[in-house]
Amino acid sequence: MSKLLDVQGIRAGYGAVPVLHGIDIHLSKGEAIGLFGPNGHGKSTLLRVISGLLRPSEGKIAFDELDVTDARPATIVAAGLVHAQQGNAMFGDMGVEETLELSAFSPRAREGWKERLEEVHALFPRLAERRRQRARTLSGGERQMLSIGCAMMCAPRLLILDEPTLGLSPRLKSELREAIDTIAKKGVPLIVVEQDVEFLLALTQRLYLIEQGEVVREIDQDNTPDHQEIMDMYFGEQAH
Ligand SMILES: Nc1ncnc2c1ncn2[C@@H]1O[C@H](COP(=O)(O)OP(=O)(O)OP(=O)(O)O)[C@@H](O)[C@H]1O
Repeated sequence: MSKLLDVQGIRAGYGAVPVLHGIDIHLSKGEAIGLFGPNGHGKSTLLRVISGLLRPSEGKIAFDELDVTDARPATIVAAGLVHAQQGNAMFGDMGVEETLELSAFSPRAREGWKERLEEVHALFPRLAERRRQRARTLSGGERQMLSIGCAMMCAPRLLILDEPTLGLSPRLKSELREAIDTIAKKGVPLIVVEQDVEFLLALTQRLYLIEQGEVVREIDQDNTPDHQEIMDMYFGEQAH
């Protein structure tokens, strides 16, 4: 299968502090992949580099054979590579529906935006119920839904989700997971960062374990770890 995303030799960091030490990952057309690993080891940094929010010091990123290594974030979104922002990064005084509509800003996303809005409302009925409510008055879980809804309004050809259920109650978590599962079943390629490896294994075809700014293991359906192996990956041998 041909590659939709090809990330090669990425090194990046903040100021003089290096975080990523030469990351290679890829994603085929129609594939969903997951990233997991300990906190603070560079997963979000890698996603920021892929979506153009942080410049790498070395390496190359190709999206559907287009070199996007130095592209601006808006250009990357317009090409269809969309990173759902955490729920607090939106215009709080705007209404829910207005925010969704505005997200379909690129010419590609503009076409068919009304149908896409219906799809988002079907995914997240709470957003339909709250269509006139100001975004800043939404609960944490509803903001997270709005954030994914906005990303869906961009007509993603690849959707990036960074810990989409972090800090949510079990009920909201399962509501969101169901919606993410529906998005995957619609055939939208995904990169998902999650701590819950079992959820990732069910949702995606392949996982990368990232530790200290490097890919240390790749997992696919043929080498699925058992529960103990997963514990070892997180905590080392002391998990025994
Ligand atoms: N804006 C920033 N400025 C400086 N350092 C940062 C910044 N953002 C992240 N870092 C540092 O970069 C390292 C990697 O952070 P990153 O958020 O990429 O990790 P992560 O694997 O996504 O962790 P988590 O699961 O906790 O979000 C950490 O040491 C973090 O403190």
